[in-house]
Amino acid sequence: MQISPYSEPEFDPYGDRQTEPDGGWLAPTAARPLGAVLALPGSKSLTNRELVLAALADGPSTLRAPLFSRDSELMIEGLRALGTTIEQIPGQGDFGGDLRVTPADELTGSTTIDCGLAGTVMRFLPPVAALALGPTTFDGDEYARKRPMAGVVRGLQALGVDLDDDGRGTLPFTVHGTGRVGGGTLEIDASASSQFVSALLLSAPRFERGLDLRHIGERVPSMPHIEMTIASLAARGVEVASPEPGRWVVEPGPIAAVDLDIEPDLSNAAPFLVAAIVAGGSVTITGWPADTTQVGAQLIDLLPRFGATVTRDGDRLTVHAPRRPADGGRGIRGVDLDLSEAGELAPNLVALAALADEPSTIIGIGHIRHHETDRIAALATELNGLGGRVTELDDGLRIEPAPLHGGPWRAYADHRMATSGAIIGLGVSDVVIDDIGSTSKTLPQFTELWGKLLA
Ligand SMILES: O=C(O)C1=C[C@@H](OP(=O)(O)O)[C@@H](O)[C@H](O)C1
Ligand SMILES: C=C(OP(=O)(O)O)C(=O)O
Repeated sequence: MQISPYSEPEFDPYGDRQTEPDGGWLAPTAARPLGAVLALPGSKSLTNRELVLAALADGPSTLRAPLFSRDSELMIEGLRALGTTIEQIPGQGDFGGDLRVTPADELTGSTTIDCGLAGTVMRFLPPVAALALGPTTFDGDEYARKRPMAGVVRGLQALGVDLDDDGRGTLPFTVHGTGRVGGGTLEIDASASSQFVSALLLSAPRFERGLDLRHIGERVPSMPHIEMTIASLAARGVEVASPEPGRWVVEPGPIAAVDLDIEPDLSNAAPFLVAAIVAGGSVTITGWPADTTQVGAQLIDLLPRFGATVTRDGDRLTVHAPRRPADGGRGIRGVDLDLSEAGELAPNLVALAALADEPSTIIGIGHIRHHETDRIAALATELNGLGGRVTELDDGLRIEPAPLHGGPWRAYADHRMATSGAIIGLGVSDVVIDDIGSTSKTLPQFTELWGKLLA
């Protein structure tokens, strides 16, 4: 069955990143203040957690309004390869319907899994493969082989799982699943990615002795994503105790089958909400959840720091920006931010800061050097290429005001680099993004929605 709800012939959700045949995508500039109302597809982080939990559950689950994108399709294909039945079924909403997930009687390996560039797939599925019978080989895009995996690879090995990584600790590797994982106590260093902790917690109820997991090392980034994992497990009847910071305990037991709604992706709301600040006017996102663990909810407090006003009316969240000042500035304020919890939002906020009238310093994001690309280096390089005055720090960026000009913007196969280029292009004419197709990682409808934003 064809899962993909989109059918542009040039787009292959399983293929390599698309380079536009004409040499790039000319980012549209905003000719007037915005007044857009937009609905967005489901959250990547919630969809890929719920797919894993549904596959490990004690019966079939329906995920309503999930995300259909490259990352979620890779997760679907990976779980199918391990024996899970996943069907796309009609549902409410505009973005591809629902998913019905029926767990396998017994998970089976003897397969290969393509992780693409998806952190959630490369981290969340190896523990599931350890619960399957037979070998599962994991690999992904070229850059995926550079992304840190040690917390999962060494963690599973320490739990007694036969994982053959040729000593590298990165993709590719093979998990020789035996159908069971003993579990018990485990120490890992999760300072490179919170996904190491989430990965082990998601499968932990199925380990024979559960898991008593302790983080040793520097600060764990992206803590809200661990809270999301804990909340997703709780909704399926699994309690995660945290007797002290950096320690999580899961008892063995069933993961309940449940039908649930996937919230819209609030991190993917960022470029659209930021657009209101660049262009002036207002942008409203519908379906904003009243209560959420998504880190995108922090935009409500972050965007006013740049000078915007954020209002909520039921499930509609609106960002309003003032008119541009008469002094020729953009009316965007500089910020000093520690984004260690919200590194996922950093590229779009750095793009906004590059259009501000005042300097900004954004720190706490050393770990985003290990995201889809080295985002700190990529942001500094691309902004400076357009006339910016951006300095790399070990764990962040310093951004001085500078007049930007048009030119090429490389996305480095990174969806958030691509959307950051689009943000710059709203305010600066002739910005050309080499690979806008990389947005298919989490938002295949990006260019269509960007068009609606400006209509
Ligand atoms: O668990 C998740 O869904 C995610 C966790 C975070 O990863 P890091 O902890 O590696 O930053 C985040 O940046 C990523 O986009 C999604
Ligand atoms: C870091 C990100 O993705 P991943 O899930 O691949 O880590 C991201 O979406 O910003």
